[in-house]
Amino acid sequence: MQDNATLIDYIQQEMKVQIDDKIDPSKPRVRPVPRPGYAFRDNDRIQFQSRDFATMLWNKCGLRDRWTELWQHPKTGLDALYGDSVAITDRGMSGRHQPKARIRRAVGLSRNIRMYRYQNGQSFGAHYDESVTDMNDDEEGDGQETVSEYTVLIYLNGDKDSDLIGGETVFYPKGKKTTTSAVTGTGTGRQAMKKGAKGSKSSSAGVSEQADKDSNSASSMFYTLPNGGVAVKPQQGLLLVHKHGDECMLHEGLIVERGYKYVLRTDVVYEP
Ligand SMILES: O=C(O)CCC(=O)C(=O)O
Ligand SMILES: [Fe+2]
Repeated sequence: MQDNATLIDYIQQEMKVQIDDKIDPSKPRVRPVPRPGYAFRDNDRIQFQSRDFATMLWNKCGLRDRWTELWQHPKTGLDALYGDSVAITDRGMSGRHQPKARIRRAVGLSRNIRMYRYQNGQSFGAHYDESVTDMNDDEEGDGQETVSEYTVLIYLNGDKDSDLIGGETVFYPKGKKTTTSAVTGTGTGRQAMKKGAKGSKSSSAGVSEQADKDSNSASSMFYTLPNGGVAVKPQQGLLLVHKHGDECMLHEGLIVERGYKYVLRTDVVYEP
């Protein structure tokens, strides 16, 4: 992220403090009952609507300036990964007429700001993020409709600045089974403990952690799981963007094994 230190500092002040104030981490927690059809999640969270905050974040986190470049890069661009679906829609398709390609504009970040805190044992089960339509119908709003297209996660801490272990965000290629796992241990000998349906039986599966020790290299930010999942390790200031809606990859937030994991969640929104 651009302005990394200042922005992270600001978010920590404004939000980390808020969640810690509102939901005392030392209080005994009630484990929520899993709801059929919904991903299990037991992380603490706060949520608020703020257009000002969303605009500030869009301007300062580096996404606004890099967005076009991000989706147009021929190899790593989001267009290359997701085809034309991101920027071009086929509105107007009817009968035998050819669809008319139309470039859609990313408007900014969603005003729906969420802040998560996970602690020991907490996780966010495998799920897909939905696309949400919003109307800027509040007082300062221009009445414009927006559609969310990408999830944005900003990690506020990691294992280098706190005692966090676990809490990786894992993405699964189509058709791969999720791990629904606890990741334990440290260093290169990490093991993924695969839990049985009721968490009773467990068998271990190796995790191929990438050997690169450079803390800023991409390979130290993620590793692959034997089942094909790609695990992104929380790291302070790391911003993760992924497509959601119809093209969302199945993903989950693994169990936090030690310490706390703080994440800010918003979305990149487009004109309809
Ligand atoms: O906390 C994470 O690692 C994942 C969060 C997530 O998937 C979501 O907010 O939809
Ligand atoms: Fe998600």
